Amino acid sequence: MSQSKQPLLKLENVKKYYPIRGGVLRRIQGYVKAVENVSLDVFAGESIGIVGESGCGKSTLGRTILGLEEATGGAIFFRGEEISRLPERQRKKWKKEMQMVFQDPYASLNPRQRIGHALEEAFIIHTNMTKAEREERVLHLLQEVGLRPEHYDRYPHEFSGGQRQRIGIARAIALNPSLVICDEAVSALDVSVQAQIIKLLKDIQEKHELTYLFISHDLGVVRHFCDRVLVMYLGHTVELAPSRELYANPLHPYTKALLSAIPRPKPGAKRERIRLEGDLPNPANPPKGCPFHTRCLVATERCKQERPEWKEAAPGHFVACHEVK
Ligand SMILES: Nc1ncnc2c1ncn2[C@@H]1O[C@H](COP(=O)(O)OP(=O)(O)OP(=O)(O)O)[C@@H](O)[C@H]1O
Repeated sequence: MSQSKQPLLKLENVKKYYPIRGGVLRRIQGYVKAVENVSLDVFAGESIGIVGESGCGKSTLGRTILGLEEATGGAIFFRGEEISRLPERQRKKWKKEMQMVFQDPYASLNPRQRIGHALEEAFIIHTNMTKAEREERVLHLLQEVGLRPEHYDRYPHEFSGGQRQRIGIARAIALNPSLVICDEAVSALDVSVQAQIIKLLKDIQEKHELTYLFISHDLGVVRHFCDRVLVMYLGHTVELAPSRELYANPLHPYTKALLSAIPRPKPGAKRERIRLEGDLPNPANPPKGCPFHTRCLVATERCKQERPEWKEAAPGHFVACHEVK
């Protein structure tokens, strides 16, 4: 992974606001600022973890990258071409390149459709393959994700949670994408099944030279899976660093609090738990200054007034905090 090359995906000050409507006329009364000025370069072959509490904008960011939501501001580039303002017809060529694995693949499967047929759909829509060719590809996909040929004729309810996630992964990789966004893809699974799915994602990444954005609220999982980690708070990016560096030397008070909550692998190992007081502020009415200042233990007067800039505190380690010098 060389970072001197052009990024596969580039986000430049990406914003996503959802209008809040009210009154009889359903007029816009404000906006939920779900994603606020996110900038990020994603390089081919890397896995970037996107972490933060529920509601911080992780899923919205993923959906905006995929074009499932229209960005309110900023720009998204894929292989150097701006895709955030393309008309639907021109976006189509990029759609195959970017796929998503969801937390609950069952929700997107038709309960009355055999899995083989569900997996064939992508080939029917996007290729001119014959029925026999499609079946062969699906059988190959099933094998790639650790399922068996006899699973072709089974229905979604006949699979376990882990197997369904294998189907979700098969669907995502069917058209040979280059970027896969995993949105809480292993969060609903038992720990042992999680480990199997993570191993599968890694094997597939190596084989298909995939790039992952791995959205998760579980920093323990992200640590072992991702090369770099982006921490989000209230729609903002607050820290970005190589995983090892972030876990060994977190700089932002919010990252420190998140990491302090991960259970320690060794029972004797000590780490003081930093409790985050108060609730996540309302993203429709975010605090002035640093978005984290209302819950930050080291906030100063300046933090209440001035938004901290995004700075490189150490090579490859970025943070937005006035208190990090
Ligand atoms: N379609 C929508 N309309 C209005 N507000 C939305 C919509 N989707 C998300 N939001 C709001 O945007 C903010 C960010 O939500 P998002 O789901 O992206 O967060 P998240 O970090 O992925 O959380 P979770 O892990 O719970 O999904 C939240 O305040 C949420 O309520």
